[in-house]
Amino acid sequence: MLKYQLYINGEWIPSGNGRTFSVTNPATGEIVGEVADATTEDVRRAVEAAHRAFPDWAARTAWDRATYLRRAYELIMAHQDELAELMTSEQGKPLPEAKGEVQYAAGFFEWYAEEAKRIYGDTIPASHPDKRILVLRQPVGVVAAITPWNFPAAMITRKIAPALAAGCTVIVKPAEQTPLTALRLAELFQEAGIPAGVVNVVTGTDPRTIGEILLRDERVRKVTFTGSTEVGKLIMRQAADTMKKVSLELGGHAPFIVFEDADLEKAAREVLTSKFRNAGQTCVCTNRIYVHETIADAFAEILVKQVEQLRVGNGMEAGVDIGPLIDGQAAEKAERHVRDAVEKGARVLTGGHRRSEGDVHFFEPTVLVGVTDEMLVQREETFGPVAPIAVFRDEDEAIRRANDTPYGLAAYLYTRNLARAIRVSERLEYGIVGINDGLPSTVQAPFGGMKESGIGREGGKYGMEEFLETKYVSVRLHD
Ligand SMILES: NC(=O)C1=CN([C@@H]2O[C@H](COP(=O)(O)OP(=O)(O)OC[C@H]3O[C@@H](n4cnc5c(N)ncnc54)[C@H](OP(=O)(O)O)[C@@H]3O)[C@@H](O)[C@H]2O)C=CC1
Ligand SMILES: O=C(O)CCCC(=O)O
Repeated sequence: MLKYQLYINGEWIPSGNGRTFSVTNPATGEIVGEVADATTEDVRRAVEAAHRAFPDWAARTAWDRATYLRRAYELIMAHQDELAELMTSEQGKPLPEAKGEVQYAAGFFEWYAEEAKRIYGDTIPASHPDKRILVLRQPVGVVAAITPWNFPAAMITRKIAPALAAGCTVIVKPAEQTPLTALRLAELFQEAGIPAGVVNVVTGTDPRTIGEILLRDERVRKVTFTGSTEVGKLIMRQAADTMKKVSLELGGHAPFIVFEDADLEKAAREVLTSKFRNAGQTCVCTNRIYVHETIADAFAEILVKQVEQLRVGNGMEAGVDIGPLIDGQAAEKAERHVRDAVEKGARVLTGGHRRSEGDVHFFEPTVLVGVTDEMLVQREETFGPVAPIAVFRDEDEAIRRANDTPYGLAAYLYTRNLARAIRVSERLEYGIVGINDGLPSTVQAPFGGMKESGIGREGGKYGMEEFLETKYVSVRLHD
C-alpha cells in the first residue's frame, strides 16, 4: 500500500495532527493508499511557501521555466505505465484510458514549455510625440488549483503547466478520492528540479475548510477549479471578497444531434466514444442524443449493437471498456435517472441496471429510447453510462432543444452537410462543438464552457491568459 505525506515547500511532511485517510480502489473496495489529512495550519503553510517562492520563479526567464516544464513532461512520459496503473487503481478507468490520460496530462507540460517563450506584450502608438505606451504581461501570483476525481492527472496539469509557464506558483488540492496520482506527479516535479514552494500539494478530507483558507487568503491571487457547478458557484462567491481571478470548469449537459444524412455506423461510433468515456463520468460526455425522426430506429439499433460489445469490469483487466463508477452516490444517480425515464415512458433497449457489492458499484451501459425533455436524464448531469435517445423533426427544433439548458460546455452534431454543420455549430450556445467528432479535447485547443458551465478557458494559448495580468506602462520621454 502506498503512503504519502503533504508536499509543501519542496518537502514531504506529515499532517500537523498526524491524521491520514485511506484511498480505495473503486473496482475492488481494497485500500490502495494512505495519505495525509491536512490541517488548516498545513494549508496556510503551503500558501506561505508558494508566496515565498513566487518572486524568484516569476523573475526567471521563460527559457529557464520552460526547461523545468520540459523535464516534467519527459518524466511523466517515462513513468506513463506506472502512473496509468496508479490512476486505474484509485479512479477505476480502464488501463488504456488511464494511459491516454497520462499522455494527455504530460502534453500540457510539453505545450506550455514551448508557450512560455511566447508571452508577448504590446507597444501601442501614443497620441503625444513624447509619450510611449507599453503593455506588459505578468504572472498573476499564487494560484490555488482545486481538482476533481474523474481526471486525476490531466485536470492538474491543464491548470498548473500554464500557471508555472506564466511564472505563477501553485497549491494543488486534489480530490479526496484520487490523491495518489497527484502526489506521484509531485514526486516527479521534485525530481524535475522544480524549485521548493513552486508546486505544493495538500490533500485532505475537509474540502470546505481547505477551500475557505485558500480563498480567504489575500496572497492567493487566482483560483482555478474543475468540479460541480454547485461548488463552482460557492468558490466564485468566496473569491469575490479578495477579488481573485477565477477560472471555473463546471458541469455540462452535452447534446449530440444526429441529422438524417449521417452515416449511422460512424455517428453511433462517435456517440459511443463521447458517451461512454470514463464510464460516462466526464463533464463533456454526451447527455442527450437527439436523432432525426426518420433514422431514429435504425440509429438506435446500431448504437445498441455497439454498446452491447462494451465489456464492464475491473479496469486493470485487458479488454475492459467500462470500469466502476466512482462511488455509491454515482450509481444511485444513474439508477434514479433510468428509473425516472422509464416511469415517464422511456424504454430500456440495453442495460439499465447497477451491480453493487459493498462499496463497489458497476453500471451496465444503457440505451434508452422514447425519451422526452421533462425526464431527469435530459435535465441533470447523469455522470454515468446512460445514453438517452430523443427524436426531433427539423433543424430549428434540434437547436432550440439542445440549447434549452443552463449548461453550455460541449455539444456535438453529426451530418454530411457542410453548410448545416457550420450553421448549427454557430447557433449552439456551447464553448466546445464537435462536428462529426465525439472527442474534441486536445492540449492546444481552448476547453471551457458558457452559462453555468463556467468561466475561462484551459489549454492552448487561451489557457495561458488565465494566469497573466496586463500591466500598462506609460512613459513620458523627459530627460
Ligand atoms: N466538471 C467536471 O469535470 C466535474 C463535474 N462533476 C459533477 O459534480 C458532481 C459531484 O462530484 P464531486 O466530486 O462531488 O464534485 P465537487 O465539485 O464536490 O468536487 C471537485 C473538487 O472540489 C473540492 N470541493 C468540494 N467542496 C468544496 C468546497 N466547499 N470548497 C472548495 N473545494 C471543494 C472537492 O474536494 P473533495 O474531493 O474532498 O470533495 C474536489 O477536489 C458529479 O456527479 C458531476 O455531476 C464532478 C467532478 C468533475
Ligand atoms: O470532465 C472534465 O472535467 C474534463 C474532461 C476531460 C477532457 O475532455 O479534457
